[in-house]
Amino acid sequence: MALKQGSISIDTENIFPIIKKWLYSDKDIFIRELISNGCDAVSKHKRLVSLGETAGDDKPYKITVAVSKKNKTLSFSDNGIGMTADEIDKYINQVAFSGAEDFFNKYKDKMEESNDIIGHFGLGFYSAFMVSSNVEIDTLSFAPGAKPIRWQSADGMQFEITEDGTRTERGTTITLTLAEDSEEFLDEYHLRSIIKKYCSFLPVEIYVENTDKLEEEAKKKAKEAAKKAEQGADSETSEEPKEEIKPVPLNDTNPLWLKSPKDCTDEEYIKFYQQVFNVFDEPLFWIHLNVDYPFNLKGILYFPKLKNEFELVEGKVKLYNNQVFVADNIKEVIPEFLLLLKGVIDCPDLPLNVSRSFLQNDRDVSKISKHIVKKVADKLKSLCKNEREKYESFWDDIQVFIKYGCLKDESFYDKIKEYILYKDLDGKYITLKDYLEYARDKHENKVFYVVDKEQQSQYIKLFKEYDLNAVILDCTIDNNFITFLEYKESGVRFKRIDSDLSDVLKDKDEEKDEKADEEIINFFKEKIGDRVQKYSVESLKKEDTPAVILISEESRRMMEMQSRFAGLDYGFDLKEEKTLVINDRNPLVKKVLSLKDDEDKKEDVDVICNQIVDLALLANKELGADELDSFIKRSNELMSRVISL
Ligand SMILES: Nc1ncnc2c1ncn2[C@@H]1O[C@H](COP(=O)(O)OP(=O)(O)OP(=O)(O)O)[C@@H](O)[C@H]1O
Repeated sequence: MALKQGSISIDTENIFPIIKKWLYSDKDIFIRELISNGCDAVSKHKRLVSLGETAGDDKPYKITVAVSKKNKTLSFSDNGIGMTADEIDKYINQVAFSGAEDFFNKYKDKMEESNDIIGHFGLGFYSAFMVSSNVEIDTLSFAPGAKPIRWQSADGMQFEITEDGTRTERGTTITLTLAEDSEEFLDEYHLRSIIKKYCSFLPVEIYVENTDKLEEEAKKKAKEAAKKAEQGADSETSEEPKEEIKPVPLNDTNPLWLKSPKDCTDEEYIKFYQQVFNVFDEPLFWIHLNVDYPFNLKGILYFPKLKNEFELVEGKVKLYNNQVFVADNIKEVIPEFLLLLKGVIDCPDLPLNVSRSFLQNDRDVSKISKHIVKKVADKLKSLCKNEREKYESFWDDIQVFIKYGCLKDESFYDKIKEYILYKDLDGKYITLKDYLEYARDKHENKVFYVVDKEQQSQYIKLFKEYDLNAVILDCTIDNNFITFLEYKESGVRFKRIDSDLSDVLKDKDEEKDEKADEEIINFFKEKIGDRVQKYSVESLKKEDTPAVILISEESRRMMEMQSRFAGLDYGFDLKEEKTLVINDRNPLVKKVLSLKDDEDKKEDVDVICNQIVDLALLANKELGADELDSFIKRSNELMSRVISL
């Protein structure tokens, strides 16, 4: 006989189409909801036992998800607290349904932007109706003398409670008969993968059973037993009894992030990383977050080893709420640049059943996010200070992440600027402060940098001859990072190694004969025309280099910007401003200068001057197509002349 019949109070004509639509992309969350309810029921029972309010037993707590394709059912059983008829009335008929009503009221205007809701908590038990044509609850409360109760509803609107439940042991079984459009959940493999996605770290062991297979096996066994019985007792002893395979839970009930960092070994951290992210590589290092106050936050952030700069995009930070998976990469909680890392964050305090825009404006959420940034900065600082060698060995892998972080969050830069390393020409790692200290007397506040060691090798050589140093900034992100540093570190200017070197190359002790220099410049100008925009004469230490090309930092940056944002129009024609630095110590330069009035040698002098410029340009980068053409022609001509062809 029915104890109670009734219908729920929500305006059901509206609620179903709307909730269904919202769930369309995320239908599988009902599994998470029903398993977490089982988990909660177990926790409640555990608590009552620990308070001495009820007696415990030695049966392990567990949740079993049973699937039957034959019956089109999915059932979720737990041995938690169970429910009495009154409790079902209160918690299911009123709470769960009113939960759905609340949910509906909260989100009815937002259903169009369904992705705007994260977490999806709050729909709970009711979500079962999104995939079912019938839902049954079989439950037996832990309370002494409780009767097994059965609750049933086909549509989430009309329900019936009766006292003909089938449970003989404490706990609850929720059985869903799946609707036609949701039969994909009857696939055991699919079911397991969803449970793994959401429930891999729930605190109660979860098992999956295939009822059809179990029934078949039981039938087989029964048949075999009957056969054996027929054959008599003799044959029974001849066969070894088969060892039962112990079922294994799908989840890890005690994830590493919940342990105290001091109890975790490196091996455990690495194993956890490999298991959670399904990878074989080892992370560079990790940060174990463990905060109790002013909010609760636990987690592990891993710095993965990069194979290339662009792989960064693949980072993944999984967000959990009390060990239940919520979503990947929620940038409202975890600062965007940290999403390049891999990791897990468990934050039970987060109001996850709210919209993203709410999260963005929530002060607690921004506190959490700031705290994570601080922890990351602290870790980098401690590594740099206490394990410098290790830190340097990671640097090439983590620098892009750190620089990206600085660009995204200035406060992060302020925290870690002293721990940003720069590789110098000798491959030594130094800080910007170290470099500026060294540069003080030679080229104050100017930081020379190399973007391509191969291509700029001539300049590197030149630098070394002059006992100068530069830093290697060869990542794609360095372009933006340099501009950022110039903005943050006022007065500091970055100059590429092939740019305005004239100042630093000048021999300060040497008197300059300006008139002589002007003569040399005019001579070259006449020979090579407008192939370069500026000229200067220096006495380079190394005699055998006739000339060097320098490119103005500003004009080069403008050109780069234009090519990056193709179509950017400055309203005038951009050209790299090149300076030809002529070495007046070079014998060839001296020779051509001495022949400047010799009419017979005029042609040779022309050829050599242009050859000098080409070689200087070649040492900087490739020649343009026409320039290369004339260079080859001229070189051939020179060879013919040398052997007087
Ligand atoms: N397996 C279960 N065992 C015992 N009680 C249960 C079980 N499932 C649900 N309940 C009861 O029904 C109530 C309503 O469940 P429902 O999932 O709708 O909401 P909730 O779990 O309270 O919150 P949430 O919306 O975050 O899931 C629960 O609070 C609990 O008291």
